[in-house]
Amino acid sequence: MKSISLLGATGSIGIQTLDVIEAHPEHFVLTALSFGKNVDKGIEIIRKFKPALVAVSSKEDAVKLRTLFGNEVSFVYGQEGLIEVALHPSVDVVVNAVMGSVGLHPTLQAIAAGKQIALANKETLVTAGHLVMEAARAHNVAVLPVDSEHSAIFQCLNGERSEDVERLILTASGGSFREYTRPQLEGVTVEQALNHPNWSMGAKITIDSATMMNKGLEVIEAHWLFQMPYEKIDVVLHKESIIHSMVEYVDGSTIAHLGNPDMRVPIQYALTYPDRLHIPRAKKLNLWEYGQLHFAKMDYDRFTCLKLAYEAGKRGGTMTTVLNAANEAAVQLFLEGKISFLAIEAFIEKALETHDLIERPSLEEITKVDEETRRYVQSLLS
Ligand SMILES: NC(=O)C1=CN([C@@H]2O[C@H](COP(=O)(O)OP(=O)(O)OC[C@H]3O[C@@H](n4cnc5c(N)ncnc54)[C@H](OP(=O)(O)O)[C@@H]3O)[C@@H](O)[C@H]2O)C=CC1
Ligand SMILES: CC(=O)[C@@H](O)[C@H](O)COP(=O)(O)O
Ligand SMILES: [Mn+2]
Repeated sequence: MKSISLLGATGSIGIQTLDVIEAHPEHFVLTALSFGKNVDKGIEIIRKFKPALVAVSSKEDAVKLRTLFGNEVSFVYGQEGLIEVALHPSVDVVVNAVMGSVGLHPTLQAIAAGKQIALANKETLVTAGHLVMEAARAHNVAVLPVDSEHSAIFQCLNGERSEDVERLILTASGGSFREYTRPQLEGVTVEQALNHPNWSMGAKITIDSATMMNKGLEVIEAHWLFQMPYEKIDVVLHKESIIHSMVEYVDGSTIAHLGNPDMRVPIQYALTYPDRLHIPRAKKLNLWEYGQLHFAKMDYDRFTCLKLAYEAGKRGGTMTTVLNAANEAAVQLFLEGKISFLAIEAFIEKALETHDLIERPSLEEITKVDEETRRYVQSLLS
């Protein structure tokens, strides 16, 4: 029986993680969870799963929930609360499914406390991959991927020697605007951008997918998770999202991971590894239903954000912290209707251009650069 702490329970990954936990009560128990502001959904989850500890974003919500649930559940709040949930003493595995670099501190603390990490929150590795992976090695803790491409690569690697790997090949759906030329991206709406062709996900990652920044973040995530140089990480367009990613070996063999788009698969695998469990109501992959699978070469001039991510990754240090923070801030502005779709990449590019690189930043430096970058992006509005 694994005791789980779930950060981001009300989100897309959070809800699907709850499905996995509920399907296997003999394997998993939900001990602690967090959510942000979605109190109605949070109440529903608490009633159903009866966790011992819950963290919410605001003190007001924590007070309200204490009144509602009495002594049955402990409520904490803010960044400290998130960390408390990640550190609950009886928890074995922390599923990090929050959105954004707010997931960094709880991940680092959970690793230091020896908790295994199931990581959906890719921003944590993008903003401070060196700190997370060093901590994981120092504390002998596994960081298991939840992101579908990385779970696929993890399964294709299957313990093979890293020197036998020629390259990792991440697949990209192309996102909501994959059929659009750059001029056609002028004036696209938030509603159009939120219409992902294959996956139902939270708003921020859906926009990232439309700008191709999601693949950029995933290239950096793969660099850290699999200790692979950027020169050995490629991206191919694959509009059906059936091949979740591939590994090419030195002898020319390429091993791919296939499946219908269903995040319960990588979520559950991160929780059961190295074993597997049945997934209720999972759709069988009948390839004849697709007839054909499509692949195309990535166009880095069309998808500028992916180019920016490779460049930031190769420069290293705080460049990826800036990339991530600028992206989070710019996407938020786009979702609020304050900037255009194409301004997202323009703002990120400006933030990267004005930043003075710190090569091996400490946690304090990362936190400072993250905050400064968000302020800088806001300042571009005026
Ligand atoms: N959705 C997917 O299929 C995939 C997602 N991922 C990654 O997983 C992570 C989560 O994505 P997704 O589930 O789509 O996102 P959602 O926006 O659907 O959910 C985010 C969760 O995090 C909580 N949250 C957001 N901001 C804060 C904050 N500042 N403090 C505390 N909690 C916060 C939200 O709470 P509330 O809503 O209550 O405010 C919610 O529970 C992201 O890093 C994403 O890139 C990776 C692969 C696939
Ligand atoms: C489900 C998942 O892992 C997402 O990151 C997904 O991959 C988004 O798809 P694209 O970024 O390829 O559009
Ligand atoms: Mn992904």
